[in-house]
Amino acid sequence: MRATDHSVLNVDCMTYAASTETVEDAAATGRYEFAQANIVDGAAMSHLFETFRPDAVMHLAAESHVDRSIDGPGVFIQTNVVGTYSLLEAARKYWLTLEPDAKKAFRFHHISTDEVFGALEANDPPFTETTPYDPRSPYSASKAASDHLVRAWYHTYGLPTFVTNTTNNYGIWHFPEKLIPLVTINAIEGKELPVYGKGDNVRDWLFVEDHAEALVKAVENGVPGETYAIGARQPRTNLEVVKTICAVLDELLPDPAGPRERLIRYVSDRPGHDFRYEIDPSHAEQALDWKAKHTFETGIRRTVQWYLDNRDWWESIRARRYTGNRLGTVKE
Ligand SMILES: Cc1cn([C@H]2C[C@H](O)[C@@H](COP(=O)(O)OP(=O)(O)O[C@H]3O[C@H](C)C(=O)[C@H](O)[C@H]3O)O2)c(=O)[nH]c1=O
Repeated sequence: MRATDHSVLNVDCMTYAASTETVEDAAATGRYEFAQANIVDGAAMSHLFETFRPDAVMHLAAESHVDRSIDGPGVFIQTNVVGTYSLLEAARKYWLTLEPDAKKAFRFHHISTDEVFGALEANDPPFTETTPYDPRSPYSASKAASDHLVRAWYHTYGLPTFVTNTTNNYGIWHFPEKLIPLVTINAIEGKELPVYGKGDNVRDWLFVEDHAEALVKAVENGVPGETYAIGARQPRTNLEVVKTICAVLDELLPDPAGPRERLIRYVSDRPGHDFRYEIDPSHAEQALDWKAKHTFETGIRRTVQWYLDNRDWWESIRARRYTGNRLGTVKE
C-alpha cells in the first residue's frame, strides 16, 4: 500500500483543551485541515471512520509532555489509555464491515515512544524492539498501556495493528514547552535557559521530517503484530543540546550582550527523571528501507532558523495561552 494513493486517517491532537488550541494554531497557518473529535468519545470516533472510510489509521493522538503528566496524570490516562481503547474499538467495528481485500490490507499504526522501555544507565546498550517494558512516569505508563491495548486487539480480534516506538522528536512546529523549542525561544528573547539537574541526562534526537518519512514507510510496509524502534543514533546530553542551540543562535543572530551560554540556569530536577534514552534502529532501518537523513547538528540548525523565521507563531502561543509555569519559567 502507498500512503499517497490511499486515504489514511491521521488521528492527532484531537483531545482536550490544550491540544485543541494547538490544532487551532496549526489550522490558522492555512497549511492544515483537521477533523476534530474527542478521541475518548467512541461515537465521534465511529463517525470519523464512516466519514473518511480510511484504508489505514495513523494514531498519533496523545498527551505527550512528561512534566504535565507529573502535574496532572488524569488527562494522560483519559487521552492515552481510554482514548486509544475508544479508537481501537471504532477501528475494529469499521474494519469488520470491509470487503475481504480491504480488510486484509487495513492497517492500524500506533505511534509510541521509547520511554515505555524505562531508563538506561550510561553503559547500557540502546533499546531495541525486544527490550522489556519498564515505564516510570505517568506519561510513559499511559503510553505503555496503550501499546499493550494495541497488541491485544491484534492478538484477540485479529485487527491488523503494529507499533512504532521512537526517540525524542524535534524540529519545526514543535510546541514551545519541550526542551528544544523552549530553550530556542528563550535564547532568542534573552531569557534564562532552565536545565534540569546537572544537564547530564541523555536523549536521542530525531528530526521530525525524518520521523515523518519513517512513519509513511511504516504505514505502507508495516507488518501486523510487528514493532519498529525508530531513531537516528544522535544521543546528546541536555547540556550539549542547550549549548548547541546557543552556538547556532549566536552565529545566526549575534547578541550584543555576549554568548547566550551565559543564560543557562541549573534548576530543580524533574521528579523521577529518566537518565538516558537511546534506540538502536537497525531492525526498522532494514525492514522499512529507511534511514534518518539529519544529524543533530544539521537538524538543530534548520530548527533554530525556523524559530527565527516564525516568531508570529510562537509569540502568539506564548502571549495568548501558555504563560503558565511549564513554559520556560526558571523555577528557582
Ligand atoms: C522542558 C525541559 C526539559 N528538560 C530536560 C528533561 C529531559 O531530560 C530533556 C527533554 O525534555 P522534554 O520535556 O523536551 O522531552 P522528554 O521528557 O525527553 O520527552 C519527549 O520525548 C519522549 C521520547 C516522548 O515520548 C515525549 O512525548 C517527549 O515529550 O530535557 C530540561 O532540562 N529543562 C526543561 O525546561
